[in-house]
Amino acid sequence: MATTYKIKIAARLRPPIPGELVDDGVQVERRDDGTSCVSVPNPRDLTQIFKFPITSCYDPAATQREIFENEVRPIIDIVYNGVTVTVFAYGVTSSGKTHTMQGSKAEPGIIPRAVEALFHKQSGLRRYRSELSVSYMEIYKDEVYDLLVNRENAPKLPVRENDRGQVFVANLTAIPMDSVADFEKIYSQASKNRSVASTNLNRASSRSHAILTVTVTLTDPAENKTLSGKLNLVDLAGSENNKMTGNDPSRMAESAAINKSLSTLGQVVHALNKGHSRIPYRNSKLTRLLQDALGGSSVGLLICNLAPGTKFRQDTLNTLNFAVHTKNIENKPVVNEKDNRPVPKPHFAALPAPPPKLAAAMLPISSSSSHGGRPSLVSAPASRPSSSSSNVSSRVPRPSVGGFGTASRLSQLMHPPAPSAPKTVTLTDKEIDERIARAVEAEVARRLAEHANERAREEATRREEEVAVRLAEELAKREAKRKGKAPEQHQESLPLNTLTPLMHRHEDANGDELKKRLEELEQKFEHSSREVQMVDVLSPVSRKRTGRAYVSLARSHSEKGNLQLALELYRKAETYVPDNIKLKERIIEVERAIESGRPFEPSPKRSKKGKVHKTKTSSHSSQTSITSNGSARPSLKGESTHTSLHDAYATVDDPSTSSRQEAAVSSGSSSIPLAPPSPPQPAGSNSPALPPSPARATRPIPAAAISIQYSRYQKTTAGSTATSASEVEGKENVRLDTLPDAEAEGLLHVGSPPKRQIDEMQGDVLETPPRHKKVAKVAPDDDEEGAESGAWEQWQLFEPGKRR
Ligand SMILES: Nc1ncnc2c1ncn2[C@@H]1O[C@H](COP(=O)(O)OP(=O)(O)OP(=O)(O)O)[C@@H](O)[C@H]1O
Repeated sequence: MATTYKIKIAARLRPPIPGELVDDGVQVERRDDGTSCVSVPNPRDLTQIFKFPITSCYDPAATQREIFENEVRPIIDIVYNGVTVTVFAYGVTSSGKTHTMQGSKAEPGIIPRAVEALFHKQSGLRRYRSELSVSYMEIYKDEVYDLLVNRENAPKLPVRENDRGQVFVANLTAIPMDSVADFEKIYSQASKNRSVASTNLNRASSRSHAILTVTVTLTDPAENKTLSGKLNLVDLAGSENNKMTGNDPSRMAESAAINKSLSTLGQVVHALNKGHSRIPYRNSKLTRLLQDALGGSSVGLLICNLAPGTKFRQDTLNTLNFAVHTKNIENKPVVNEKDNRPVPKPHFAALPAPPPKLAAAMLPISSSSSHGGRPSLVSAPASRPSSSSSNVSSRVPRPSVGGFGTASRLSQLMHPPAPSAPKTVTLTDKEIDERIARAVEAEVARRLAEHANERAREEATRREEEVAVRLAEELAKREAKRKGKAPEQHQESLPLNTLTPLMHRHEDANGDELKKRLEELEQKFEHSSREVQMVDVLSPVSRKRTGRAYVSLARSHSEKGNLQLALELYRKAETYVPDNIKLKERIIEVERAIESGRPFEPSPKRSKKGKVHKTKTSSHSSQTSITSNGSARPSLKGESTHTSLHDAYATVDDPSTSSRQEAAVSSGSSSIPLAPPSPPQPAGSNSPALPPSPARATRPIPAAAISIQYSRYQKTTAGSTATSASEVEGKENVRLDTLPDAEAEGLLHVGSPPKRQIDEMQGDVLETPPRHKKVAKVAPDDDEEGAESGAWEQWQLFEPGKRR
């Protein structure tokens, strides 16, 4: 936290000047406790006395020396610590401001005494090389003029602000001084350039605000650092009452400008006292240039000059009110230090080096680089941008001013101050904020970089996973393709997403490594317990189809008499449908046949209690089909009417003959082919019964087989296995996409019933999206046929837009 420094207030009551009415309207009171105050009668009630307690009050007897020694000299040392000090005199016209600041030869004021003190201080310096320079300007009618140049040649100087917020007067002359004598010559001539006019109240009334700046530049050769302190000595123009001053029109304009600037000064003080966020510094050149002294980074001293007498009573009250408000203003003085050593540009995130020793040893108050705090009152040569620390080198020579012995040393500053690379001694709030901001920036940059790397890693991982997914999908497609073409050559690939967890464990692998790894795993997968693993990854439907394919293959080999191979194929089929009891019986039968060396004759199927339904048989030669709802219907002409028991089983066992699609009833010698049991029709449905497939109704099937078929059909339609009757019935005509996934798993989309029927007869199960809706897929039952057919499919004609 930077140390704050309140503006010091002093009040000086001048003695009556010749011809002035003497009264006791304004009094300075000194108390025994050392405090003092200024008492002023209330102009509206003279019995009422206003008392303004001010620490430093000087009565008319106070001397110039006394005021300087008490108020100014103590802060001269601060200037040598690289701090800006501003002393300004404020008061009504003819109150003695100029007398206090400038004085006379007999009674030199603060300015000459201060400069003399500065030189005196300089002479005592041993360690540092020091330089003093002076600049002098006036603000006349709100324009800035250089008082160190010929008045006729003096242009209006612009007030500017550099990138560090420092206000300066461009092109203001700064003249180096080697001695008090140099200053006296410069100052005496410059004072002649100041606008002065005679008024009723003051023979030599200042018509402008004058600001004299002495810049002290200290260079430490050992450290190669520069301190730049300034002493701003401001003689303000006095507020004027035009009635009292008797100003003519030209003076009136001056007076208006003076009063306006002083009014702005009062507004600035008021805003500072109220803590306003916006201080109207820019409303006048005066306040803009005093910005550093009012709430800025300089040490301030305000000397309130008071004129005695009743006629100045109101002005005195105004001045004292201004003083009371100003004394509450807090400045935050900073040390203006410049490190001249060439240093590598630090990383923006790096914090500045520790405070240098130079000013820290000299100044107890807080300090700052030239970056911090308010800018100096006027442009300071020492703070000018330069590769050199010398003020002289930064100046541009100006034409000599007539009458000055130091004319050859006149120069003009042509360039505004620019950033240097100062080092701080201690930290101001602003510097702390800046450092925090830099640290935050660095941290944000670090985190952004970290996040970017993380995103890159995530993106790489995501791409690898996509590759893995695509590979897995491709493998799954190939697997499905192989299955569809040649079940006996079934080569299982890794199913989709099987390797995804592996990919997470190999996030660092690149695409090629990933692919290679996948292929290795695929090979490994294919060559070790392939079927067992496939069972784990295939869906129930796929398992049944695969099992059915093996059964079909086994069947063909058993018919050829190759029982050993048939047995192996049946066992493979069992892998996929391990719960199929019929298949287990078939395996036992084949094993026994192999062991006995007898030809294989499959045992007839058993009817299951409660599942065998009496099939309707025709006692005559007419052919009857069992419809999906169990009713008989006439069979189609041309269907086969004879088959053996073995053939009947063959029809049942062999998926190629699609036992789902037909069953034949044979009774005695007569064999009545049956149409395949049609899927059950929903109650009230007008859907036609499925026509039998002529191609499939070529094999006669014994009655026992019919019973089995029909019982399976009944079981399917009754939902006696995995899907309950109520579930199946309750889901009729329910849109698939409205069902939960688990339930949807048991439903298949099918084509329109007739085409579906025909396609199934041809052994081609449709997987295409339906125009009509769903079929309840029933889980495999204990029948061997469940492995073949994947169970009966129950279809329902779904009319779009018609929902239950
Ligand atoms: N302390 C003092 N002792 C003796 N004479 C003084 C003192 N103060 C002021 N005076 C005299 O009073 C007159 C007016 O003083 P001065 O010019 O300094 O007033 P000012 O405030 O600067 O007026 P303005 O604002 O018009 O310039 C001068 O003649 C000055 O010599």
